[in-house]
Amino acid sequence: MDIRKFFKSFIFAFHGIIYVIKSEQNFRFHLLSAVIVVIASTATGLSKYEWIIIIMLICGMFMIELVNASIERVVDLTSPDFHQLALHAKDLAAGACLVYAICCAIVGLIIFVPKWWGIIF
Ligand SMILES: Nc1ncnc2c1ncn2[C@@H]1O[C@H](COP(=O)(O)OP(=O)(O)OP(=O)(O)O)[C@@H](O)[C@H]1O
Repeated sequence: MDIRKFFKSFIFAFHGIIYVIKSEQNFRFHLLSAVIVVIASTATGLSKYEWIIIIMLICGMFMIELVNASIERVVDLTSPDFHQLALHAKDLAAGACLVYAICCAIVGLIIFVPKWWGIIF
């Protein structure tokens, strides 16, 4: 096994994460949302399994935004001019992000609302 190559792949992945933070406003929004969710989760007091779900949702959102940004770059590279397939490729990737964001919101409501309901009433 080539150890140097193995560690280099981590550095490339790290560069990708730094690049998406710098270039994508949506990613920065999700980063801020994640900080707010972690603070709210700590204040609310979640069980170990609820924390696992929250962490997986947050990381899943980051993952899908990274893939979306990657698809956007490939589409821009291969189709700088208008093309119907380029439009579909970008809209599909954006649709995937939206589906996952809706899923996160629903699961978040299922976890938090009963707890906050109990605190308020
Ligand atoms: N080359 C293209 N051909 C056809 N339609 C395109 C093309 N590039 C972008 N579009 C359309 O414009 C929309 C917005 O594209 P854009 O590249 O600005 O993506 P975005 O989701 O706004 O990305 P960003 O996160 O970088 O702002 C796409 O979802 C797609 O419908």
